[in-house]
Amino acid sequence: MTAPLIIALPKGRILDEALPLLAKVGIEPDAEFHDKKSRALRFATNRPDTSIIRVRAFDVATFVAHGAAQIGIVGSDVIEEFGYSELYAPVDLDIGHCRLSVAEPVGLDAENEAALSHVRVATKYPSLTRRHYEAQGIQAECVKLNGAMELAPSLGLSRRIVDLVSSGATLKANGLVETSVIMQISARLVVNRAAFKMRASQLVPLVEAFRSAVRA
Ligand SMILES: Nc1ncnc2c1ncn2[C@@H]1O[C@H](COP(=O)(O)OP(=O)(O)OP(=O)(O)O)[C@@H](O)[C@H]1O
Ligand SMILES: O=P(O)(O)OC[C@H]1O[C@H](OP(=O)(O)OP(=O)(O)O)[C@H](O)[C@@H]1O
Repeated sequence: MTAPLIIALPKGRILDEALPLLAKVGIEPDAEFHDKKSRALRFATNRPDTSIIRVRAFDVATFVAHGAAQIGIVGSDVIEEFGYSELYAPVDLDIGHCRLSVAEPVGLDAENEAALSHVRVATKYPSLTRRHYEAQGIQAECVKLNGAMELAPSLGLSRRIVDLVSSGATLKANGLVETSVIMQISARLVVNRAAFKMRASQLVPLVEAFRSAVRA
C-alpha cells in the first residue's frame, strides 16, 4: 500500500482561492473541512490516499520543508522569508497576488534612505527586510510582529514597517504611505524535494495536474 499523501493548506486568505484549484485537480476535502465548528486539523479527501492539513501560512513551509507534509500551497513571501533548501516550488498558482512593501506615515518628509546607515522596522518578515536594506548598505533593526504592523509607527514602535499590500486600503486607513516595493508575491505549489524523488509516481502527476489547472 502506498503511504498517504499529505497536502498542507494555509488557513488564511489564500484558502478560498486554493480550493477551486484543488477541485480542478480532482481533490475535494470532506464535509468536516467546511464545518466552522470542527476543531479537526487533518481532513480526509475524496482520494483514499490523500489527506489535507490546515495550518498557519508560515507553517505550511515548515511542514513541507521537513517532509511532514509532501506538498502544499503557500505565498512566495513565506518561501523567500524562510529560504528552506528542501522546498521545491515548481508552479506559480496565479492566486494570492500582493506585494511586500516599505511604508511610513503620510506627511513625514521621506528621508533619503540612501544616506542612512541604520533603520528600525516593524515587520513579520525580518529576513527579507534585512536583505532588502543590506543590499543598500543599510543595517535594519527589525521588531518582529505577527500582524497589525500598521499600528507600529503611530505608537512609536518604529518609523517604518515592511508589510504585505494589495489594494492599499489598510495602509490608507492607518495613515501610512508605501515608499518602496520589495517584491511582487503570488502563491506557489511547494513540494518536499526528497519526497518528490522518492514518491515521484504520486507527486509528478499531481504537480502536472496543478500546472494544467492554472492554465485552464
Ligand atoms: N492583502 C492581500 N492580498 C492578497 N494576498 C495576500 C494579502 N495578504 C496576504 N496575502 C497572502 O496570503 C498569505 C497569508 O496571509 P496572512 O499572513 O495575512 O494570513 P493570516 O491568516 O493572517 O496568516 P497567519 O494567521 O498564519 O499569520 C500571505 O503569506 C500572502 O502570500
Ligand atoms: O492592501 P490591502 O488590500 O489592505 O491588504 C493588506 C493587508 O492584508 C494583510 O492582512 P490580512 O488582512 O491578511 O490580516 P492580518 O493582519 O491578520 O494578516 C496584510 O498584512 C495587510 O494588513
